[in-house]
Amino acid sequence: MRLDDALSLAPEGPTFGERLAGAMDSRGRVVVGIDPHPPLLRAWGLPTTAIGARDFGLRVIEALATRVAAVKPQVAFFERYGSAGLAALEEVIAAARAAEVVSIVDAKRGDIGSTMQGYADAYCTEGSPLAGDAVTLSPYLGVGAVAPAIETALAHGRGVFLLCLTSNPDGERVQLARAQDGVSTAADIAQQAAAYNAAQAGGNAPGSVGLVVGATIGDAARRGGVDLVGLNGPILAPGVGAQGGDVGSLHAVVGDAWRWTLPSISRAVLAAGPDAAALAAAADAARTEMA
Ligand SMILES: O=C(O)c1cc(=O)[nH]c(=O)n1[C@@H]1O[C@H](COP(=O)(O)O)[C@@H](O)[C@H]1O
Repeated sequence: MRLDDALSLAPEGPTFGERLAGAMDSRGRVVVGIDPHPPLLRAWGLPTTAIGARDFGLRVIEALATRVAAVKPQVAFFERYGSAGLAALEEVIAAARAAEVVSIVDAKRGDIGSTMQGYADAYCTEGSPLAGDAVTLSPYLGVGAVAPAIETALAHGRGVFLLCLTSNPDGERVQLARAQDGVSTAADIAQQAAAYNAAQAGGNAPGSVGLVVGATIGDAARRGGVDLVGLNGPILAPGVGAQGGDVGSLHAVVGDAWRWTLPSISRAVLAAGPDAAALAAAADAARTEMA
């Protein structure tokens, strides 16, 4: 599919970027991950099964749907239970939709283009039970390889987040490597994301092609020549809390691109559960800190 075709197929109504901007306005910028790690399931008194993962996700959504910009179910912690786990993930995605909270399905998919369409059909297509509002993609086979998923997402009023500068310390060896033209891989990913957003965005909302930029990476964006302001898209920033990032480190990472930055927190909020009031208090504290 060509980009023009994808944009012309997009449904009436707000784009993903516009929906996200609306959610940030009313509910703050914090994203809470739905990561049913086995130790967390045990701490919540839930079985380490697909049912436990489902109930964990449903409780997070019930407690936090009105208090966060988005929830981010981590596919890995559902996939580990096989087909029952995927069915549980589908229920969690459906519950997020019913609760009218934006969902970012953290699948980190990436493959050659022809195979990528299969992932696009699963994660970016209206009517697919695995499709949330957006999906995380790995463009480290090349941004062109994941283009089918980006274009399918745009054609279905959805968004994507491309891994750019990840929160793990060894990411930058790959991500800041420079090609013969001197441009770092991360900068090239950001430029290509910005080009999609320039074709789509309008008004006072970001485009629907976001980047993942860890809250732990210090000045890597500057060193890699990554233009986060020019992206004009949302920046999903994991690494806050359990990985050591905080509001100060995140500001240092994104600088003037703070406007559309979404700190993403999993364990540091989830550890407050299972009590719904305690979970809500932890999310509210994060929202206040990040305001
Ligand atoms: O795409 C992501 O969300 C992601 C990218 C990245 O660079 N680092 C990162 O930690 N994540 C995800 O963000 C979540 C972080 O969880 P906590 O460290 O518990 O807050 C996990 O689901 C990770 O898979």
